Amino acid sequence: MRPLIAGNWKMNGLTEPSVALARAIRHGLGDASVEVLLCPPATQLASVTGIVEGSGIGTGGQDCHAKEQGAHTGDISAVMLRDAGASYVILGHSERRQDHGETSEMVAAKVRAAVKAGLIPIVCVGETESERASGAQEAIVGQQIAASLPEDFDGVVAYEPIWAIGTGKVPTSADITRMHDFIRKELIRDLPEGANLRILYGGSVKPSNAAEILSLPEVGGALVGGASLIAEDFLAIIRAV
Ligand SMILES: O=C(CO)COP(=O)(O)O
Repeated sequence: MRPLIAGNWKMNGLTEPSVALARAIRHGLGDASVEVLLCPPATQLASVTGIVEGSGIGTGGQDCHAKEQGAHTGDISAVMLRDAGASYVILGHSERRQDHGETSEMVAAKVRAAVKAGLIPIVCVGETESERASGAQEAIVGQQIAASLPEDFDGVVAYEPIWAIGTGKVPTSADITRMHDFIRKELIRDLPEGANLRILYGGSVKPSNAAEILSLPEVGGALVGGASLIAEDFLAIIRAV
């Protein structure tokens, strides 16, 4: 299975810079041996999808509602993301768990909705700095996996230690390997050929550290925040694979 390099643009991207960024990534990519995914804000999803169409680059949403439609002002369903051209959706990002009180049970309902809509979920898990300091990281991530993922989960898990997001701090390669091993063991299943299961690392991935992180055999790709907003940096991370 090819590594997946996904850019999470978060709440960044008016029309002009989004179009420019998507075009620059498309034109700079060349023959990538990796799968590349752009997750712009929902307002830019259809236009970014149009720009990358035919290039092999995919697009994804950053969240979805658990229901398909209805009286949920301001929310966006998985079906709507699919309709706008997405093939993936990021779910349970720590910024949603923390800022919007999303529980793992809510994430699990969104995962089911995403799969039903034909999207591949990228489910984020990760510990806080104090949880790591107390050695509780595996217990925390284990709980998040058990409660956020259905038994037959066939999607992508992104390990994003919260203390590494946007801080420039990165776990050691040994710590990333240990956690990815742990996640894989928690997820071991008889998945069919062509299954989507991959474990990404996310948190301060930059051109300067991408080669080291992405060379770890347990790491199936990266979920990139800040560096995905700069075309040269994102392309450098892709080339580092
Ligand atoms: O949260 C992240 C991706 O989802 C990581 O963000 P940064 O790459 O900016 O640390």
